[in-house]
Amino acid sequence: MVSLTLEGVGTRYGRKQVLADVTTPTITAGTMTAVIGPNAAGKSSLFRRIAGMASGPGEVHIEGVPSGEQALAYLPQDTNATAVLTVFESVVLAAKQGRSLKVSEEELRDIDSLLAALRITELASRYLSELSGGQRQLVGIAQSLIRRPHILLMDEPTSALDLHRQMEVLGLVRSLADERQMIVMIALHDLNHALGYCDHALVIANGRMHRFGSCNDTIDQHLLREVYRVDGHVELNSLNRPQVVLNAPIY
Ligand SMILES: Nc1ncnc2c1ncn2[C@@H]1O[C@H](COP(=O)(O)OP(=O)(O)OP(=O)(O)O)[C@@H](O)[C@H]1O
Repeated sequence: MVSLTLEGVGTRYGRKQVLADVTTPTITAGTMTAVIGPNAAGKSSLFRRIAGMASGPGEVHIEGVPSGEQALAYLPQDTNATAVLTVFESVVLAAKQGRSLKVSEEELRDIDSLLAALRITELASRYLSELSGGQRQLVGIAQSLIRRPHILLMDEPTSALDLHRQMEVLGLVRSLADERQMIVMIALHDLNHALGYCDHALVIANGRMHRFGSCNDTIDQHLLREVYRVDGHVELNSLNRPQVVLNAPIY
C-alpha cells in the first residue's frame, strides 16, 4: 500500500522561507486530504515542495510505490495552456510523459473513457488555445488523472468550474481515489467541498500547519473564526450532511 508522510516540511524560495513545520501522520492509500487555509497561507508552496519543484527543510516520505509506476502527479493552480495542441493530443502527451510515443489501443481507450467521464469528449479535436477557462481546467484534470499516479496533488482544481461541474469532478476524483487506492491532496477554498468529499483536513495558516484531523473534527466555528476570520458555524443540513453557514467577516 502506498503512503505519504510529511515530517517537518517547509518551503523556501531563494532565501525566503514561506512555509515551515508541516508534519502529518501517515496518509494512507485511498484517502482524500483537503489542504485548506487563507490566501497566501502556503498551500501551493506545500504542493510544490512535495512535488520536488521547490526546496526546503524536512522530509517527504513516499512508500510502497511499485517500480515503474507513477508515484506522483501535480496539477497546479494555473494551467496556462499555450501549446499548439488539441485537447486529445495534450492528454496523449500527458499519458506518455517522455516515454515512447507509441500509443496503444488500450491507452487510447483509457483517454476516451476519461474524456467521457469528464464530459469533454466533444472538445477532443479543439485547440487548447480556443477553450474557456473552465474547459482548460477540465483538460488539466484529465492530464493529471491519465497518468494514474499513486499520489495526486490538485491545487484548487474546481476554481473555474460551474456548480454542476464542481460536483461532478469532485465526485469523479473521490471515486477514483477509492477505486485506484490513490492518495489525493486537494487545495480547496470551499469548505463544504472539503466536508463533502474529503476524509482529512490539513489546515495551513501563516506559513505553518495549524491542524491535521478528520474534516468533521477540524472544520468548525473555531476554525472559521481563528483561521478564516469569519463568523459562522457548521450545522447539519436537510440532507443530514454537515454544512458551513457563514454570517459575516470579523475585523
Ligand atoms: N515563486 C515565489 N517566490 C517567492 N515567494 C513566493 C513564490 N510563490 C509564492 N510565494 C509566496 O509564498 C507565500 C505562500 O504562497 P502560496 O502560493 O503557497 O499560498 P496559497 O496558500 O496557495 O495561496 P492562495 O490560496 O492565494 O492560492 C505567499 O506569501 C507568496 O507571496
